Amino acid sequence: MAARVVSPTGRGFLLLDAHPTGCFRSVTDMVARVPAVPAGGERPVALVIGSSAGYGLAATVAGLRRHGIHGAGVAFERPPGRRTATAGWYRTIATDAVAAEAGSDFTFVNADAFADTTKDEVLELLAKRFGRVDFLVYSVAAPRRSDPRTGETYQSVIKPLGAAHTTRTLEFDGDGTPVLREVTAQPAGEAEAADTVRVMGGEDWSRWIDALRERRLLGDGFRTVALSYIGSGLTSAIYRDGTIGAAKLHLEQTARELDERLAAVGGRALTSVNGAAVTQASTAIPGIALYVSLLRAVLGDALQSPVEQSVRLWDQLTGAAPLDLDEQGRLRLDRWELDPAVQAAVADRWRAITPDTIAEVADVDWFRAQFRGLYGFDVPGVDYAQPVDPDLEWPAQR
Ligand SMILES: NC(=O)c1ccc[n+]([C@@H]2O[C@H](COP(=O)([O-])OP(=O)(O)OC[C@H]3O[C@@H](n4cnc5c(N)ncnc54)[C@H](O)[C@@H]3O)[C@@H](O)[C@H]2O)c1
Repeated sequence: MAARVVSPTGRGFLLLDAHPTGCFRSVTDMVARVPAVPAGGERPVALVIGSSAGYGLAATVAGLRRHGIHGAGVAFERPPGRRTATAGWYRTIATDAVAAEAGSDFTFVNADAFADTTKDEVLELLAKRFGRVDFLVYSVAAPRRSDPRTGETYQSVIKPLGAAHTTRTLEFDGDGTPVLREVTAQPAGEAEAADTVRVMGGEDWSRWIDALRERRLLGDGFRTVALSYIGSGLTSAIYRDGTIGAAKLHLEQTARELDERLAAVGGRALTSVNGAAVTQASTAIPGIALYVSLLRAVLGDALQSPVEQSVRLWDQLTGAAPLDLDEQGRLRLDRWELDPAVQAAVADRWRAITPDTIAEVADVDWFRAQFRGLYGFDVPGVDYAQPVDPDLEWPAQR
């Protein structure tokens, strides 16, 4: 494919193409927010599942830059074809450059994390290179999962449980004007709820840990975290008390089971409850765009980005800082979001907002730039009039 001008087209929060230069730039911008590597020490070996976007990308970048991690990242991205590649493809190319600069032996694998063949491939690679794994960060957000052992495919849905739920939500018109709408989500059926737990619950995370143990790859003091979210009462009907919330409860139950099993190697398994962030996964949730825009209006720069939270995550995982656990044993990186004063201010705005005041009461410009930034658009410093070659290769194994 020849170089061409790449523009944002698509519907709602889904764009069809990604801008390579913008995606590269968004990764370099993240690097700039990670305090430099503390000197010395043996480099930890880490496996990040979901390394190309959102919290998994942030954990990979923070781990590389701050702790010089060796290891591997797994993501599932579409290569360039008639359309550009997905944004995560280009961000992975940029993250590979971050690894090279950090002197890290870090490989990126583009494959379905749910497949046993992927587990074989990735763990063989880690066994050959390092003979152990010290950390596993599980940060997958997927619309479906095929279970290789049964051949069944499960779809995840974002729905309330028990009763329909109507929420206000933020959308953008074709010309970028913010619009306040109401949407009603019907409750999930039992099968839909159970399938969502199959996709977003802890089963696959647990299989990765089993696969590591079977291959004797669990390093002494091995630690694993799977990402979770609690969020506000304003979104609980659709999130925490809905189908995804049920999957998160399963993830937390899985963490407790894994934690017991890992005690034999002095290991730990935890969920890490992170704050709200604009990601491809979160923009699919009704009401979240409005909620996050209000949260940003209340907090400004005190809204902690995924990479800032990931720096704190690594400091706690490596023992550089004490674990900040709640009474249910969950690692909490979201206290800034759930601070009662912050939540009260967001709730006031949520109640007061009208179609006429949306642009003043919520930080809609920030939100729009964030969501377009997920595809490499609206990234400051990028000249979008310049043609760019989207036909780039996935990083080769070093
Ligand atoms: N976004 C938020 O507000 C938020 C807040 C707290 C916790 N979390 C949690 O963080 C985790 C990641 O969510 P996100 O918002 O960063 O998502 P995201 O959409 O930004 O990223 C998802 C990642 O998963 C990878 N992936 C998807 N399907 C895959 C598959 N089959 N095999 C391998 N990789 C696959 C993608 O390539 C990508 O790297 C989820 O558990 C989510 O619940 C998100």
